[in-house]
Amino acid sequence: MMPDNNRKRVGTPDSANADSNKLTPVKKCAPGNYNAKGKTKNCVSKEKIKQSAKNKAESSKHNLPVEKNKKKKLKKKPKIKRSPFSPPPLSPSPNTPNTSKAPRPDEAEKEKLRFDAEKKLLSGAKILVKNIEVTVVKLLGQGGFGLVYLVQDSKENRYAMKTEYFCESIPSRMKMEVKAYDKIANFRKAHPKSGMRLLGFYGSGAIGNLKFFLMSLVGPSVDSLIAKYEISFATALRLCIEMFVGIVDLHECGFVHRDIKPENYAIGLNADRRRVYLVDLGMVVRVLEESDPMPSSSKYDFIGTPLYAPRTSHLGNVQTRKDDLESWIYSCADLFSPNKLPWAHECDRQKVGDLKEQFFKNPSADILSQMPAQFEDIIRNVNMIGMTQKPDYKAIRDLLESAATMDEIDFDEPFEWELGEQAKRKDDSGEKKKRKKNRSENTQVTVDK
Ligand SMILES: Nc1ncnc2c1ncn2[C@@H]1O[C@H](COP(=O)(O)OP(=O)(O)OP(=O)(O)O)[C@@H](O)[C@H]1O
Repeated sequence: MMPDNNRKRVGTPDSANADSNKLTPVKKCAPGNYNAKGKTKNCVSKEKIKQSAKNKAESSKHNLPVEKNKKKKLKKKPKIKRSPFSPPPLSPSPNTPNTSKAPRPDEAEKEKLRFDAEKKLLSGAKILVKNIEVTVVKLLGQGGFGLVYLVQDSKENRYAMKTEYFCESIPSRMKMEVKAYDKIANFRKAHPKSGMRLLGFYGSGAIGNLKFFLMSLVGPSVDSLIAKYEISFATALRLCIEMFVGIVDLHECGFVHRDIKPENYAIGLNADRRRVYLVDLGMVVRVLEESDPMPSSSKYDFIGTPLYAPRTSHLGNVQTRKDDLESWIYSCADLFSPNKLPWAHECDRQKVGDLKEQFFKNPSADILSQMPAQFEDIIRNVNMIGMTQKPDYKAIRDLLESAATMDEIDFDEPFEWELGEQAKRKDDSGEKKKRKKNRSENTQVTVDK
């Protein structure tokens, strides 16, 4: 049976589970940790939230009063570490007592924010990001660490705005993501090539403990599309090529993704609808160059999504460029023959690692027979890359191009999802359900040493 946690990615290290092969659920900073007045509440784990909801349900079922949170007296005011994105504290001048009723700039910004009962931004809320004032249109989705909204500026240009609530006890994932997008934006300026498969970045900011950044809006993820549509061999190959380009672009900008999987690729919109973008840069780390000292091991016992994570992650070592390519190979195999990776039903991380080792020594004929023949060389090529060695991207690109030529791939042909209903999977195929289940389980795992 497919284990519940095999495809789960848990974003927060859990040292209690460091010695265990069992994967741990995410402890996240709930949206409710922020209130419109900018006060921080305690961070609550997902389980606690669930437990409290369960208690409430139980109480109401039995007509019991719900026990309210008792206010605890704080002996000492806890020190709140300021978010790197928060504006500097406004210090009133010692000579002029602050008698003015006018709100401070960040207070004024807070007042423009409107939240629902769950402290999600309401449509119509206005936020100034760098020099663009955007209005929230709707919630697009929720990741393990924050919410993503559809927003638009005064000219109706649309963007995606990712938000995260600053929480003292949980390391910010947005910090590195913003750093990466900033570098990507600079790289794009310096090398104005139109074809980058990475999202545009339009600035970041913070109001109180709500942090946010603006990025290009994209369409559905590759994973959700292949759940809905029966894709052809040609589409699978085109997706593999697009996905590869995104990795090369990210490496060129100096980052390793560490969570390459079909769920982290999304289709572009309108003129970009035949492009696939690499998204969710929340786990990126700096590329290790050959000249860098060899790190001994990662601070994590495991990091990534078990189904697609590289062997390096199973060994608790630092991930490098080679590892993104390894995860890409697993993702490609999953596109050509969905749910057929030999470890898809294995829940022991050690065994998954062993099966991946086996796959590289002797790739399963079942899987290879569904892929372009060139993948045999690609797998060999990726396996030979040294830990800090720069991959030979050109060799892999040439192999992919040769596969495309052999199969007479037409890159201008519409994808199945552009054809609408006729290309949709039949519900009775079971595939839609299977992938939907996989998707819900398909999140990352981080286990502390
Ligand atoms: N640039 C974007 N354009 C359109 N929708 C987006 C964009 N970025 C994210 N989304 C939507 O928001 C959802 C949450 O995205 P996010 O990157 O926070 O998390 P995730 O990848 O789903 O989860 P996690 O970060 O835990 O891996 C996505 O599943 C997607 O539906």
